[in-house]
Amino acid sequence: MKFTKMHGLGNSYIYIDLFEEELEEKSLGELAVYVSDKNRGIGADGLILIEPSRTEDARMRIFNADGSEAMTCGNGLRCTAKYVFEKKYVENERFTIETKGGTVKATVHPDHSKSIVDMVTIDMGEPRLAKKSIPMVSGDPDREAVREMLEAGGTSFEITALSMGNPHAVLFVENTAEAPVHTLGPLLEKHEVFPERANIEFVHVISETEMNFRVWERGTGETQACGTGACAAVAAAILNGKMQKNKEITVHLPGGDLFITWQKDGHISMNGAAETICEGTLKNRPR
Ligand SMILES: N[C@@H](CCC[C@H](N)C(=O)O)C(=O)O
Repeated sequence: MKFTKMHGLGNSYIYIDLFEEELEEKSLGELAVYVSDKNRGIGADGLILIEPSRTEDARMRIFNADGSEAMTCGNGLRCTAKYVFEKKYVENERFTIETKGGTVKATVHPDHSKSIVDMVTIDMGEPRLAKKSIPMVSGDPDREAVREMLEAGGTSFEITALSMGNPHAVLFVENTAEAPVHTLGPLLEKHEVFPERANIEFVHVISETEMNFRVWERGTGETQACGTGACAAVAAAILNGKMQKNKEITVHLPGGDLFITWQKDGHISMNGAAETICEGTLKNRPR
């Protein structure tokens, strides 16, 4: 089975092209665990399947390194867009990608002399703010989860939670380098208020247009970058009155920068890099 390893700002996945390959549904979780293992597999943050879609130009499915299936992935969407454009599965520079978390619009910015895409913009749609759509189980399910107190490890923390198609909880901190990503991250990921677990973001707002960011990803742990997490962090900063809509925010992630705008039309746009690392053939795999 052929694979391509790609990354968006160091958030790497093994991509399998189901326009060409076939896979059995029952072994997908195991395959994700296997390819993500750097000692016995390839080494990555998870597995992404690029497939034909019945209604859109392409479809993406994402599995975390622990084998759990997620609804969407921002860095994965930029890499998927680069892949389907370079493979000529789409003809135009603007096209749609279906995910379990909703359909998004992709715009690739190719270097016309080489037909290679380095930067991709994704219209990620509207953030979903009601607790029931995250899902978060505490208080009124129709209300937003802005400045909610959560207890973990004997201490209380203020979080803002929302969905970008997948669940996120954002904490504002003074210094991301010293944030308790590896201790508080797993506690909040599995907190009882998040029945489907959550991705946990630690964010320091530097100015009206810049923030530092670290993430503890559901099902994978700390990663170099999280596209949906960066969108959630910008939305949370705006909901907390720390930043403004319709201004491009530079999010400094450990793996590089993303450029995020919560637009007037309510949609969040994400612009950033997508890169191919290598292509190969998988010899052994779980059946
Ligand atoms: N790295 C991703 C998000 C991947 C899925 C996430 N861990 C989840 O379980 O929801 C991104 O770039 O958005």
